[in-house]
Amino acid sequence: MRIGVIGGGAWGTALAQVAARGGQPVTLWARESEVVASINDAHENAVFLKGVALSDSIRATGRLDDLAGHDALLVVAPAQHVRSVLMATPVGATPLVLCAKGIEAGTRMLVGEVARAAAPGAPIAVLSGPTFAHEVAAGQPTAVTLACEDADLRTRLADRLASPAFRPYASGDVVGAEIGGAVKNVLAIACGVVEGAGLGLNARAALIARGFAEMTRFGLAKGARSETLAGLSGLGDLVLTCSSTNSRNFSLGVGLGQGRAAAELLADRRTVAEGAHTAPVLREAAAEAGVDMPVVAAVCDLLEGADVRAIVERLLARPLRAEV
Ligand SMILES: NC(=O)C1=CN([C@@H]2O[C@H](COP(=O)(O)OP(=O)(O)OC[C@H]3O[C@@H](n4cnc5c(N)ncnc54)[C@H](O)[C@@H]3O)[C@@H](O)[C@H]2O)C=CC1
Ligand SMILES: O=C(CO)COP(=O)(O)O
Repeated sequence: MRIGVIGGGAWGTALAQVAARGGQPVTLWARESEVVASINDAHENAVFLKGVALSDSIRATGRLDDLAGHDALLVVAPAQHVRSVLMATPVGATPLVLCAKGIEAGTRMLVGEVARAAAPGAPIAVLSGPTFAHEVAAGQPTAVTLACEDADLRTRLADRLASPAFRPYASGDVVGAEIGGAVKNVLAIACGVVEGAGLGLNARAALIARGFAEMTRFGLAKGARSETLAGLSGLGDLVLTCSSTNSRNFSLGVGLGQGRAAAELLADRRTVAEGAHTAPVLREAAAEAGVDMPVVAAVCDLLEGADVRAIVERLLARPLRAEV
């Protein structure tokens, strides 16, 4: 199965490395010419994944047309750019493995819905889970959810990408896998705020648990299965991203918790903190679905410049209620 990768950020590069194990050829499309040059000339992505020696069998290109004729395409552009990139890619009936985590602003569509609209002939799979790109690229043990409604395609993709250190767990719940990844980024910002504001480890654990309750309410309302939300792509990724400054979302939250403005924290960065884009559209989607998501609403307010103490007081003043 010849693999192409759309997106030369940290995660696209790490996944290209996964797909290239054993010397299998992989084509990676990157938007930045310096990324293409760095990968082809020095076998390193010095812009987005510095310090990792990449396989010689990864060939980078700046032309989306070079992705024609592959057997599967891993879609690893940031969620807000998936539509425009897929519209410009010769996808046809090539299976798409969606690896971005987010919800499209304006349309409130999950990435899977965006992909179906932009590439109507392509079968869809979702790869998601607790996966810091640096660790995956370094070959450290990692497990992911690989969700696809077509069991045969799911098995072929899992067999192609699996190695002892990279274990895909099969699922038929595409929506569930997507929702976990999209929502956890927003919750990771909230946990970062707790860290930045010095509110303590009890508060962070409470936020992870109550945030997971929000993820579950929203996911069930959108047709996800609770087992998926409690699995690698939901709870697993939530725990990872809510506990480390290796997470861009958590780090953004730390800055907000220290009283810095979102605009200042997001200015000039080349890497993506998906939660900042997902939060406002998730708040809209939750309202549309009639789902209460107070932590998500708090993150939106903080991104819009609300005072941290006032937001914490508001959350703590909510009426006492049953846990379930
Ligand atoms: N970095 C990680 O550890 C992981 C990232 N992800 C997800 O993968 C997706 C991509 O993230 P990363 O690879 O980390 O990106 P990154 O933060 O390393 O790099 C930014 C990426 O955004 C792209 N970009 C910027 N403007 C663009 C535009 N107008 N059109 C198309 N692309 C544009 C850049 O070319 C670059 O590939 C995100 O949805 C992220 O949540 C998922 C799992 C792990
Ligand atoms: O999705 C990720 C880990 O699974 C990466 O998290 P950040 O985007 O917050 O760095």
